[in-house]
Amino acid sequence: MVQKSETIWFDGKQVAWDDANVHVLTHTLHYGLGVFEGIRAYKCVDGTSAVFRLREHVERLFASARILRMEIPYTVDQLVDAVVETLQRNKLDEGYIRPLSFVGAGAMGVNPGSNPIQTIIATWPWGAYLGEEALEAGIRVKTSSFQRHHVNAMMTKAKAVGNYVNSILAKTEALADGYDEGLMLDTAGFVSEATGENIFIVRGGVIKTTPLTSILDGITRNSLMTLAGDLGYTVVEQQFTRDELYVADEAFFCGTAAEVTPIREVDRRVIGAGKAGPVTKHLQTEYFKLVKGENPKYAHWLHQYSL
Ligand SMILES: Cc1[nH+]cc(COP(=O)(O)O)c(CN[C@@H](CCC(=O)O)C(=O)O)c1O
Repeated sequence: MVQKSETIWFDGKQVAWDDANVHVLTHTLHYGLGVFEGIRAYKCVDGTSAVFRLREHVERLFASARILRMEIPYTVDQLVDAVVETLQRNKLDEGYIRPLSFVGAGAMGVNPGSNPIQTIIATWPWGAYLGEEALEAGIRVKTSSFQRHHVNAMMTKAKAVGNYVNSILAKTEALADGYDEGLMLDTAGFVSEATGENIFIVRGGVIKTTPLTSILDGITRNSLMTLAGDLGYTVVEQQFTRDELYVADEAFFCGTAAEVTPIREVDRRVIGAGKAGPVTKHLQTEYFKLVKGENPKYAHWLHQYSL
C-alpha cells in the first residue's frame, strides 16, 4: 500500500490526499489515454534535498503529451515549481514523485474530444522498487511470453498510461512463475526492456544497452550512459538477443524506481557469478553518490530544495 502524504497537487491546488478523487466516467479510466512520470528526490550529503533530473522528467511528460496529442494546460516551469511545492508541503526530504496528466470526464466514446486535461502531482516515500536485498543480491528474471509494443502500434517514447497493460501482463506472469521481473523482447525478437526498467549488459568489458527503438527513453539509462563514459567504460547502444544476455558477464536493470538493480539469473541461466558484478557495483555506487550530491560533476542534474 502506498504510504499517504498530506496533500496532492491537483490542477493547481494542494488537495488533501483522501479528497483527490475523480468521477468514474473519467475518460482515461476507460480508454487509457494519459501520460505520467516517475521521479525521485534524494536527501543530499549537504543537508538539502534534490530532485534528480526534474526538468528532464517534466519535459518528457510534455513530450509524451505531444505524442498523444494532449494539451497540458501548464508550462514546464509551472510543473517544476509544483513538484517542489508538493514535496515541501508534504515535508518529504526524499521520496517518489508521480505527475499524471489525464483526460477528465465529459463526453464518452473513443474520441477524447474537448474533455478537460487534468494534472495531478502525488509524492510519497518509496524505498527500493524491487526490494532492498535485490540491490545487493540481484534479481531473477524471466523472458516474458508478451512482446514489447510494436513501435507503430503503441508509442513507446510516450510514458503513456495505456502502455502499462503490456507491462502488467509481463510482470504478473513473471511473478506467477516465481520470478522477480519480466523481460520483454521486441516484435523482431531482440531484447527490449523490462516492465518498468531499461536493461544493460556487460560483456568483455563493454557495456551494451538497447537502442531507442521499442523502449522508453529512460532518464536513468541516459544518466548511466554518461556516467559510464565519464568513468572510462565503452558504452554501445546495440540490439542484442536473449542468448547474448545469457552469456553476459553482468546485467542490470535501471530506472527511477529500480535505480540500478543487478540481474543474477535469466530464464534459469545464472548471469556471470550470479550476483552483482564489478561493473554493475561500480556504476550503482557512483549513481547513488551522484544522486545524493556527492559528485559535483553532476550537480546540474540535481534540482535542490529544502524543507
Ligand atoms: C517501461 C519503462 N522503461 C524504462 C523505465 C526507466 O525510465 P526512467 O525512470 O526515466 O529511467 C521506466 C520507468 N518506470 C517508472 C514507473 C515504475 C512504476 O512501477 O510505476 C519508474 O521507474 O518510476 C519504464 O516504465
